[in-house]
Amino acid sequence: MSEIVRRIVRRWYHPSLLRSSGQYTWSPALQLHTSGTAMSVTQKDFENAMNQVKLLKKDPGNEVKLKLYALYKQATEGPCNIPKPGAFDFVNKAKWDAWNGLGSLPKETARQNYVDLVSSLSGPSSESSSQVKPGADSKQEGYENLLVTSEDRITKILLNRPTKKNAITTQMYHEIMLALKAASQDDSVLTVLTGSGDYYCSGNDLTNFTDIPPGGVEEKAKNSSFLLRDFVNCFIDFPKPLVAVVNGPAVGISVTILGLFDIVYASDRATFHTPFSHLGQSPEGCSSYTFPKIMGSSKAAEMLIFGKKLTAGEACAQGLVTQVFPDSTFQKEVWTRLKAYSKLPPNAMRISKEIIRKNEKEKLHAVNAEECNVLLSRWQSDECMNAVVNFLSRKAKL
Ligand SMILES: CCCCC/C=C/C(=O)SCCNC(=O)CCNC(=O)[C@H](O)C(C)(C)COP(=O)(O)OP(=O)(O)OC[C@H]1O[C@@H](n2cnc3c(N)ncnc32)[C@H](O)[C@@H]1OP(=O)(O)O
Repeated sequence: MSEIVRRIVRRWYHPSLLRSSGQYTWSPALQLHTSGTAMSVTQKDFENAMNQVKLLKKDPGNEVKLKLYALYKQATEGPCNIPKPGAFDFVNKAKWDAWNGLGSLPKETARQNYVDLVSSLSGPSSESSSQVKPGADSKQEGYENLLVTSEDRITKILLNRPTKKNAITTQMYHEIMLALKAASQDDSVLTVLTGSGDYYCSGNDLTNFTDIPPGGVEEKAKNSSFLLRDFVNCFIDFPKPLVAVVNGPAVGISVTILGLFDIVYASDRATFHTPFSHLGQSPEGCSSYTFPKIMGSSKAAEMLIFGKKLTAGEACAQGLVTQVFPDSTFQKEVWTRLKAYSKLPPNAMRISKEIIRKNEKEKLHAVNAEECNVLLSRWQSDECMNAVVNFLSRKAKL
């Protein structure tokens, strides 16, 4: 977050502004009692979470405050429904961006995400811990754009960059690898990857391509190729059952690695898009091997060569997705199911996964290495550079 936004949010947090009761004023606790819109079973949790926010000992930081604000508005009022403030109305613009960034995220999901976020902020030593239900999330520190929590023997890795549709930055690749390594060694039995906000993930952050090292584009491409190889290897080698909870649209690498997961649950809002040719790139995440195997070569070609976007239903029919759930009950149904699975004997699950995957591992590593090698030259091609420039100059979107 830029210094200007930091200053803005600091000012915006000043108590005198809270009293000014403008439309954008940050005051979730006050608004709770007047809104009355969140009536589902999670209303109580939602109220508790808002109380916990008031009791936080440590300032959670401006970025988190913006996320809390946006989730609160989305949970109580739905998608952003107010005009975009002018460019110089910095305070309201920052808040509008955060809220608007949640897109059409359903109220129920926003409520759930709000509760999750607050719960992750309220460590066991916080004053509010007495209000946290037993077994509530314990947050793992050290991640900037992930929220990693453990509860009910499930480690959840939440991509937490909703205003950028959870696009994966270079730092996030490293953070995800670290989180997977930690999850492989902790006492959880299942690991879940999911997204915050209205998207699951919009794939590789295209601004990664703008950070060119002294060795130029070639060095950049080499570094990216190594990074990608290591990243995908972590998924190939992950020893515990790995579940993707695809809460919204998925793009690029977030789709291709799904072939390396054990279960993929999707909201009916989710879509699956691998526009590699549009981007002058080529498949990764072992999808050049797993997709034809999962769905047959012609369906795989439609996705990987022609960039056909699949609905959740189509992805399920083609075997990429395990089951689709209505968005309104997605979180509830999926987490109930996963909690039940997490009670199964962990060693049996681990060994079953090992025996299912074992014969493929060597092949997957070879495919991964080859895909990264092909991308090494793709990333230096004019086709790829033009596609990135077009996106960055806002000439092209998917
Ligand atoms: C080193 C490893 C390399 C691995 C190789 C991986 C390959 C891939 O993953 S290829 C796929 C790359 N992804 C894309 O091409 C998606 C690009 N994004 C879009 O086309 C659109 O943003 C969208 C369709 C995903 C969403 O459109 P919309 O709902 O209209 O929302 P906005 O475009 O306004 O997005 C909000 C905000 O987020 C930024 N953003 C979204 N996706 C990305 C991204 N992939 N990279 C960088 N930034 C992204 C977008 O720019 C907006 O930012 P602001 O303008 O600052 O608000």
